[in-house]
Amino acid sequence: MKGLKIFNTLENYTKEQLGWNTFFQQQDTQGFQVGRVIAAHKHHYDIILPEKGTFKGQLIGKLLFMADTPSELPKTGDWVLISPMDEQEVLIHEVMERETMFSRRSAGASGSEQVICTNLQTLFIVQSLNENFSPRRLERYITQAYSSQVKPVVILHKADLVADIEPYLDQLKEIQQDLSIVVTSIVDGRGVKEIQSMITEGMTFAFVGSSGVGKSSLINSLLGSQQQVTQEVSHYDSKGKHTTVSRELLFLPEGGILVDTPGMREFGVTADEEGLQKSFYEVSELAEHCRFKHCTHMHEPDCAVLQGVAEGKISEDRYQSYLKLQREAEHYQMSNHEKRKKQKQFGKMVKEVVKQKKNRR
Ligand SMILES: Nc1nc2c(ncn2[C@@H]2O[C@H](COP(=O)(O)OP(=O)(O)OP(=O)(O)O)[C@@H](O)[C@H]2O)c(=O)[nH]1
Ligand SMILES: [Zn+2]
Repeated sequence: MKGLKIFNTLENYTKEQLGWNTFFQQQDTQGFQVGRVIAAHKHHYDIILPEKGTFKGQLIGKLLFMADTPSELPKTGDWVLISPMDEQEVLIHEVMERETMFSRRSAGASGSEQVICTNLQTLFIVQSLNENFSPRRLERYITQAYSSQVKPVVILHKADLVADIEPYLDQLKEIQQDLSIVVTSIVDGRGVKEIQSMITEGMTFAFVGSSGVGKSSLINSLLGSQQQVTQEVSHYDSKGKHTTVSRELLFLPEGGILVDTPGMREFGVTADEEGLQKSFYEVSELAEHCRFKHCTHMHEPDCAVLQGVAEGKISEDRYQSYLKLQREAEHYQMSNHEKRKKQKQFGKMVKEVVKQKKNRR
C-alpha cells in the first residue's frame, strides 16, 4: 500500500486511544510504565507512550537471552513494560501477554512462523469485483483470521464495475452464513460509511488483499477529507541529526489504529485446527459423525464428510479447498513444532554456556 501516511502529533494519545483495554488492564505491570510497539526494526523499536509521544526502545539483555524463539521478542502491536532512559530512549523489560497474534508462514523452504503483528482485532479482507473475486482465496484469509482469534470482515470492492452483486453474495453465503460483508466503491461511495462505523476508538485493524484491489484508495477515502495523511515522527540518529521515519501502526485522527506492515498483504496459512473448523463449519459438523476419530475424509469407510459431498451437503469446491488448507496447516504445524523444539534446545544450550562462564569467574 503506497502513499499511506498520517500526519498528526502523537503526544496527546491516551492509553485507550492507543489500544489499551481490559485484557491488558488485568495484567501485572510490576510498577513499570507501558508503551506500545509501533514499529520493530532490526536493532531497535519505535515505542509510543500514552500522553508522551514516541521513543526509541532498546531491549534489556535479559529479555534477549530469555527468549526461546524469535516470536517471543517484541513485535509491531505489542504492549511492553518499559523504563525511561532519557528524553528519547526507553528500555524494554518485558512483552505483555498478547490478546492476538497474527502470523504467516514465511516464504522459502523453512516455512517457519513469522509474526506480522500482534493485538490485532479486525481483519478487513479486500477483494475487487469481478476478476479478483475468489471464494477459495477468501477461505484462506478467513481461516487465518480465525486461527489468530481475529474477526474477519469481507470487503467486496469496486462494486461499480459490476451490474449485479447478488451472484457474488450468493457465493459468499456458501462460505459462511453469518459472515460480515461490506460492498464498497470509491467511485459511487457506497459502503464507506459502514466501514467507518465499524472502526471504533482504540481498535486495531488491518487491510489485506492482492495488489491492485484498491486497499490504499479505500483507506484514503475512509480518512475522508483528512488531506493527504502523513504520519512522520521525529527521530534523532546517533549523530543527533534529525530524521523522519514512517510507522507501521498508524493512528487515525478519528480513532482506530491501522496496521500497515510489509507482509500483511499476502501470506501462507499457519492455520490451526480450530481456525479450520470455524471456517469450514459444514465440514466439521459432519466430521463428528465419521466412524474413525482421525478420519482423513479421503477414503475411509463410513466417512460422513465423503457422504456429505456425495449428497451435495458439502460442495465439491469447498471439500477440495478444505483438504488443501488442512494439508497446508498440518505441514506447517509439524515443521513449526520441530523448529521450535530445535530453537528451544539451542536457547537452553546458550543459557547453559552463559551460566558456566559466570560460575567460572
Ligand atoms: N472502478 C474502481 N476502481 C477503483 C476503486 N478503488 C480503487 N480503484 C482503482 O484501482 C487501482 C488500484 O488501487 P490501489 O488503491 O492502488 O490498490 P492497492 O490495493 O492499494 O494496491 P497495492 O498498493 O499494490 O497493494 C487504482 O487505479 C484505483 O484508482 C473503485 O472503487 N472502483
Ligand atoms: Zn471422515
